[in-house]
Amino acid sequence: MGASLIDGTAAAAQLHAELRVAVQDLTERGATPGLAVVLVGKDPASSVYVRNKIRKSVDAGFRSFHHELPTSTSESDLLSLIARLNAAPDVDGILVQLPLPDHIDARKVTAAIDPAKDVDGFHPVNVGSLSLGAPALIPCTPLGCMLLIKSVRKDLAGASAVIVGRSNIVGKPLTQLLLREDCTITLAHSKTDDLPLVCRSADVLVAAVGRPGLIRGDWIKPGAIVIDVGINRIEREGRQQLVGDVDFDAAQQVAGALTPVPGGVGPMTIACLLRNTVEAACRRRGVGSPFATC
Ligand SMILES: Nc1nc(=O)c2c([nH]1)NC[C@@H]1CN(c3ccc(C(=O)N[C@@H](CCC(=O)O)C(=O)O)cc3)C=[N+]21
Ligand SMILES: [Mg+2]
Repeated sequence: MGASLIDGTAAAAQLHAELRVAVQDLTERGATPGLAVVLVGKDPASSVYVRNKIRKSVDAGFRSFHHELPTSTSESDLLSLIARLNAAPDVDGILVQLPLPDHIDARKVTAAIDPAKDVDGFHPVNVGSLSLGAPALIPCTPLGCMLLIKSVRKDLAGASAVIVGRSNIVGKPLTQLLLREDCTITLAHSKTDDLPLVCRSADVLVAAVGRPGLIRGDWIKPGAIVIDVGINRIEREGRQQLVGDVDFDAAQQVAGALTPVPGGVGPMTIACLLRNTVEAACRRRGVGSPFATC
């Protein structure tokens, strides 16, 4: 036995190809979708992510607007930039890279983005709409997770899903998405009693905590779908390495299907950002979306 690998890089490439067609279609209508990416400060990981997002968006034919601001930028200056982007007709999506410097209130900034342009899906209106089952822009990482899960199992009705990690960015929205698929969901976290036992009940297990190797092989139900959202930079044998929250080698012996890190959820997060930008552009311009809801 051995788990089949869920190839996020391949799935993202497939989605990028579909996006390229959708963007070309919009361009022929004179409505090229535009994505504004805002980066405050010089966090090296953030700079790499932002550069990737911009490169991918340009590759797919988007209009890309890049705003790199110094760490010293005041909250009010950032808020006025957002007001300008909200008003800009050729900007369909706005992404403010997190984390923001300590002197800026991320919640205030998120709430200032026009919900129709909130391609991260972090605005309270989108969060609320998602939980009501109303049309919403859906956070990119959970959306990417869902697309990867659906790539190996179409019908999730009745399945037991366990999500480890209760963040606003991953755990909570993913709960809503899995509920919509008629899963029975357990949202586990650092205070959960007997986490291994809870995890062993999962047909779909999602790890989103940021602790390298937390999920052991014997925490996994044989045949389960395991989605690893963790991105941990560790040093192993004197070398920098990127690992997830799942003990990959052990999990591979037990799981039915498993995402790797890197090359799993990460690439899908970026592809879903662009998917959301197309979605936002279609809605703002009254054009039908090329994508099914999820
Ligand atoms: N407003 C906002 N929206 C975000 O969506 C957002 C954010 N802020 N801040 C940071 C996190 C993190 N994030 C990732 C995106 C892609 C990869 C990715 O492509 N990872 C590659 C590896 C890249 C590497 O080597 O570091 C992979 O897993 O294969 C990872 C992480 C988006 N985030
Ligand atoms: Mg990954």
